[in-house]
Amino acid sequence: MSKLLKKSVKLALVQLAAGADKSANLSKARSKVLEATSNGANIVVLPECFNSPYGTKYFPKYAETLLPSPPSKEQSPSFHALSEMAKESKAYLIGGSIPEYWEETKKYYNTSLTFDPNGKLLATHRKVHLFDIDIPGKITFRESEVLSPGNKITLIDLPEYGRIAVAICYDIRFSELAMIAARKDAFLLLYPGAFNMTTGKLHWELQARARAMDNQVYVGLCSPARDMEADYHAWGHSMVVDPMAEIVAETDEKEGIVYAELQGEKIEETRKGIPIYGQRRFDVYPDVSEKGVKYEE
Ligand SMILES: O=C(O)CCC(=O)C(=O)O
Repeated sequence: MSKLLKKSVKLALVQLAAGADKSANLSKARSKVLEATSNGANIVVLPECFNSPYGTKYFPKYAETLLPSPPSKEQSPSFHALSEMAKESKAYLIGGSIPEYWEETKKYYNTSLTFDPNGKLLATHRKVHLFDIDIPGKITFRESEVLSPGNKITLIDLPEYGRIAVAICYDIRFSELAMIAARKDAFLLLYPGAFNMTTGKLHWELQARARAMDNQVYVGLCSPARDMEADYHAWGHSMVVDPMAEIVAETDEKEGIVYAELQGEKIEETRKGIPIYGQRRFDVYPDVSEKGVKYEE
């Protein structure tokens, strides 16, 4: 038996397109989550900004209040919809992300909520690295014009299975975060994310496979479906990569659900074959997972 992943688990990544109507987005998410669990999924993931269109101008309009927790239904319809979905489907639910407004600081965040199969909130991750890029003639995006960053790494214990880590989209580019999560014994790194037509093509698969290869863990990336009528054209291609960095399941740019069965033996076998875990040279460089890390267990 693997000490990281106690028993095999079926992961589902729900790739859906979010439109302008929040309640329609929530009810589409509900029917897809139920479809995933009727096909045996134990952990279900939704995409980044699954309840709203993606774009800085939309964040304030769609933002919901999550603190103090639990919020009322008026403060956060998405919180309650996700909690119900988890309960109804009896699965762990990583609720992609939603725009959050925190009254105390008057700040906006890009926030992911994870619920257990009883509908209880297990963890909250606010995107730590904001998506600020400028590739002339291709894409300019500045989340920091509206959003503030979160300040911690999010590790979540699922009692029957083991530990997972959740981060959001641009967070994947910061390999320290993935490495720390893996060294704190996560078996799976999950990234709801909305890459675009420029960086998606070049870096989406590469990032997923690199994080899996470096850390010898499973990686799941869950994108919105591509909508060419929307302001932002998501890359799609939600995928699951195994600890050997092989893509085990992937979809195209359209709506769909990606499934994969994750096995602890695959992690053990990979680490036995390529034993980098015991070969690190912390006498030459520091162990980044040891010093001053803010994470949640
Ligand atoms: O890193 C990228 O290229 C895309 C990131 C992104 O779309 C996001 O953080 O929402």
